[in-house]
Amino acid sequence: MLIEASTLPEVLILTPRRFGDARGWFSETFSARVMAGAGIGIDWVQDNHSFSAVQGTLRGLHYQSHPHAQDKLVRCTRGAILDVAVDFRAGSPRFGQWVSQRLSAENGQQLLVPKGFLHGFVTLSPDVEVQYKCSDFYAPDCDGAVRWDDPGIGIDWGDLPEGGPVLSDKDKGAPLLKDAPRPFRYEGMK
Ligand SMILES: Cc1cn([C@H]2C[C@H](O)[C@@H](COP(=O)(O)OP(=O)(O)O[C@H]3O[C@H](C)C(=O)[C@H](O)[C@H]3O)O2)c(=O)[nH]c1=O
Repeated sequence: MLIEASTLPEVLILTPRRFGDARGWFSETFSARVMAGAGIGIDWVQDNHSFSAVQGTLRGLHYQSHPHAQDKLVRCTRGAILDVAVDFRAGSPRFGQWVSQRLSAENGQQLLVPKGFLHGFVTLSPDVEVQYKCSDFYAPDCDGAVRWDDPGIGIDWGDLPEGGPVLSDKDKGAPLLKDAPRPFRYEGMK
């Protein structure tokens, strides 16, 4: 497993090793031993799996606030996505800055999105499946969102459908970053 920091140092890019042979390949996609060895002391308690039929489906930008804030370990197991994390910690020197990473069934890469960061993705193919681990349980009362197309963040989502991405009503009505609550504070580099 190769573990690298992204341009947002707390957001990590993980690339599991694939053992190829005449049949195909094998890969350990998660190992608590590898995570502990890398100093990543997160207890994962919930696995999520979403399916998005249409290319250009955008889910995000989401977070869960305390006491149910979630770290997420995201991978794409069918098709491809552009996965995005945004620093949402008040007082962070990188507040509002974003990073994107192409995750696909083909590249097998994963993105670790810590608590305090907004998470979202747009699908780059039809029939996309995304699977991700969370470090706390779903808590709808703590669920929050920020506008995916907030010019104050300026995420480059790549080529979107002419009529705009496929969005949930929740995401259509999300606030701009400047109007959103500040549930997280920067506590220095982890
Ligand atoms: C997130 C979640 C949802 N649900 C139920 C609630 C709704 O009835 C249905 C769809 O939920 P939602 O529209 O919030 O799903 P997404 O738009 O994919 O939201 C997720 O997408 C972004 C990318 C994230 O990072 C979060 O994990 C999460 O916010 O699943 C559950 O039962 N458990 C859960 O953990």
